[in-house]
Amino acid sequence: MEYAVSVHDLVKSYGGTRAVDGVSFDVALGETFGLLGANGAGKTTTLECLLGVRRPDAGSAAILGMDPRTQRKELFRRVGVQFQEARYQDKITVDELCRATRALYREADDPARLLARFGLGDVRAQAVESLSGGQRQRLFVVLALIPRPEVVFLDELTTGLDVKARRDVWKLLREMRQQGMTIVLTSHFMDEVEELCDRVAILCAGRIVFSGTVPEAVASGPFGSLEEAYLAYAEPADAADAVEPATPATAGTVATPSTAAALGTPATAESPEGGTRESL
Ligand SMILES: Nc1ncnc2c1ncn2[C@@H]1O[C@H](COP(=O)(O)OP(=O)(O)OP(=O)(O)O)[C@@H](O)[C@H]1O
Repeated sequence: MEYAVSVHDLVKSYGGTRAVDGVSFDVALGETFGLLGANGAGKTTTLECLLGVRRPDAGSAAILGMDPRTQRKELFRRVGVQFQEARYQDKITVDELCRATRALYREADDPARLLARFGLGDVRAQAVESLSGGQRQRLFVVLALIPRPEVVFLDELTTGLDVKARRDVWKLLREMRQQGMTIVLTSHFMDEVEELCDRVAILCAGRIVFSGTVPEAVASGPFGSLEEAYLAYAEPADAADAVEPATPATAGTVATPSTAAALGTPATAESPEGGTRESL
């Protein structure tokens, strides 16, 4: 089976902090996949290693069967990326940023069409820095979609958005999924994850402690909701009163929260690369 994304035994340390500690997962074509975990669990580092902007210490990653480090050019024609901290020039306008992004690709989508679809047609001449948080997030989705990607990576896309703006973004993501796009997202909002994700992986201290569907996560223990399941897996130290989930017989893959708590962040040799992130 060809996967949109395959990650195997990925390891990445920053000095003495093992941010990603043997992470493996696959994402099927057309799937919406959520990478979940508390602050510092290793989500962004995993995505960055996967996308080839950070060099992993060990392990491998492939997107659409391509190596993100050696087939970078070909890969970024087919992949869209939105990071938490998108960088752009001071004073640049929405139109200018879209045109500059479009110029990087041979077969790009029409930015004006995308801006209109995302309700940004009226702010094209405005400076990006003058946009509201919701407008800016939608612009970042537009930028990620300009290359007409087959796979799109969205890192905490709806953080900071009001309820209406979040719902608008969800609607757009559902449309993208219906068109067959593979979506890999990180999020701290479990309602969003329930709404959007076909499957999730929960990271704790750099390791995957659960992977499966949302119903499988809820059914993996005495949980009334995804949020309860998530907290037991992702915040095991705070879930002293929570009951450990049972290993599901047929679905989902679980490392118990108590195991995850014991994993900690073992010290490792300093990574030669440290904290340097390469640009895309
Ligand atoms: N450039 C860096 N230099 C040193 N340590 C880093 C760097 N980036 C991340 N870390 C550390 O690596 C660990 C994982 O961080 P990462 O940003 O991948 O987590 P995250 O799950 O994306 O968190 P958040 O939800 O807060 O974005 C944390 O302990 C973090 O402090």
